[in-house]
Amino acid sequence: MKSPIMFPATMTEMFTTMGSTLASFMFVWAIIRQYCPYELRRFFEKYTQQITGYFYPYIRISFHEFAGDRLKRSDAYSAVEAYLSANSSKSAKKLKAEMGRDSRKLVLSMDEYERVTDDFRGVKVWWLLSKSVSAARQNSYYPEQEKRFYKLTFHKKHRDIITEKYLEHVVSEGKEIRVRNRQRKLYTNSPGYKWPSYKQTMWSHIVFEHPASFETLAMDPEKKEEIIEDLRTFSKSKDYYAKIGKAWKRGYLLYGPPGTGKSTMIAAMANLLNYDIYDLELTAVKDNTELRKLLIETTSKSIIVIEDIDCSLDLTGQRKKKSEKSSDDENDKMSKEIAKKEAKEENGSKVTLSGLLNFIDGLWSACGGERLIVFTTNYVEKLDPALIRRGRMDKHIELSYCTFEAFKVLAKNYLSLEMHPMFDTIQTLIGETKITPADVAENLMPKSSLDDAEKCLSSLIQALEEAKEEAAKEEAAKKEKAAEKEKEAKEEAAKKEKEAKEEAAEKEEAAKEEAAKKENAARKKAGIKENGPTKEDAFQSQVDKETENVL
Ligand SMILES: Nc1ncnc2c1ncn2[C@@H]1O[C@H](COP(=O)(O)OP(=O)(O)OP(=O)(O)O)[C@@H](O)[C@H]1O
Ligand SMILES: [Mg+2]
Repeated sequence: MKSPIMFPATMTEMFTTMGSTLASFMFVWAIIRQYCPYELRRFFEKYTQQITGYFYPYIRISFHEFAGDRLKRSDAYSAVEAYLSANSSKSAKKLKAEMGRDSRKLVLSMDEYERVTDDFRGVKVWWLLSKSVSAARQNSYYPEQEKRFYKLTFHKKHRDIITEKYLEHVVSEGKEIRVRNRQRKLYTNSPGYKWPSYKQTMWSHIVFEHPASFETLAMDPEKKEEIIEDLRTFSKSKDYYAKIGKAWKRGYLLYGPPGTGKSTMIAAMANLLNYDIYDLELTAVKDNTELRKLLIETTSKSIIVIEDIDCSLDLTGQRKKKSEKSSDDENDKMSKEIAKKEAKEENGSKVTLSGLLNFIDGLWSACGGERLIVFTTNYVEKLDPALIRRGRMDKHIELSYCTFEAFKVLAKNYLSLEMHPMFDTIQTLIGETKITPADVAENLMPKSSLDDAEKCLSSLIQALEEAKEEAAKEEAAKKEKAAEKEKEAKEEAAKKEKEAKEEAAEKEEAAKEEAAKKENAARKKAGIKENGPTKEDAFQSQVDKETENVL
């Protein structure tokens, strides 16, 4: 019979034994973990995973920040990050704030080990941001590395829709968000320095921060709307361009007098479409090959700008060398030769018209895609027709002097005015004068904190009146000059007419004399034949003979 006191003793013993067995097992497991070869452990883990896979109905996809040995961040990871920061960070409870890679704004995204859900066409998926820590390598200088990755989990019955549709949606939307959030750049080709490195790009850049927009651009609303529509359509027409077999690019020619908003419009275009700007300084490009290299290095979603194209190149194919011409006048052989040599060198080392035509419309122009090429000029008539034909410069936009509609935009921008009694006077004056939007803008801008709208408008009216007066004076001077010229021309014509008349009269006189002489001679001849020489003739021939003898 078992004593009742025995039970607790046995229990105690049992627990003690169990405790020590467990401790021994843990100890042994720790030893095994430490000394068991990695391969063996991996083998067990693999099969455990396979077995659980039969019962676990979910699929997981990882997106690692750095795939393989590459130092570059994986594009897929960046796209997922951008997608989640915009879509799911609202639902995440643990967020982290970081400075955007290229921007100055704080970007919120889910923190590590945070899990968020997303819904796609009624299918629920889970995203988790996790990290794995790789141990520092032996004898390595590098500390242990953290490798972050996103893990997407979804039910296996949704495999098709997730792998085919959802992932495509995440990547394309993520890329778009990245483009939207990125800090745009203003590039220029820098001729000054050349690094020996093969990675050296031919463009240098700064952050593009021009605040111009189409709302603040003063021009006729209809024309503005048409341009905006044209640009938007272009940016969405990837498939269309592919369908019609054309490179996805569009050329714009902006022309008009100085200060009418050509450069401002380029900035507005970049801001509207979220494009970078490549401001190409043609005079700094060595030759056509360099021009091509520059083109290749531009990225898509960009505007390539060549400002004042008429000044960059003589687009008839030859360069102007006026200074050399003046030395020609001096008839100095040496300087002439030097000038010739220089001209030759310059022609040989710089971009030609055909190089430029190929740049815009040649085979290489298709690389990259989604690009606008914009030329600006003050003198459109100076340009070679081949350069601005449709296909190269598809849309020609004239930016001209300020109209009343354009003035209203500026008044709204600068003075926050939509209507004012002084507008009527301005409307009449603007219709009668040529004033650039730049001048209007300058007058509308308050010069001190005490300046109010009225003061600015009166300053504009004054400027308009002055411009009108100036124009009237110019017109009068022109007319005077024209009248003078006309008078001179008339005088010249009268003089010529008089001279011509005199000449004709002289000719007539000479002809008459000649005719009389001939008649006389003929008569004389006829007289001799009929009557023999007359007394006078005999006397005259006697005198002639005597004179001959004396001589
Ligand atoms: N249409 C406009 N709308 C708003 N602002 C304008 C407009 N035109 C000119 N301005 C103002 O005038 C200034 C000069 O304009 P901008 O540099 O765009 O002229 P431009 O046509 O490029 O002249 P240029 O031919 O000399 O290069 C800008 O700072 C801008 O503020
Ligand atoms: Mg300009």
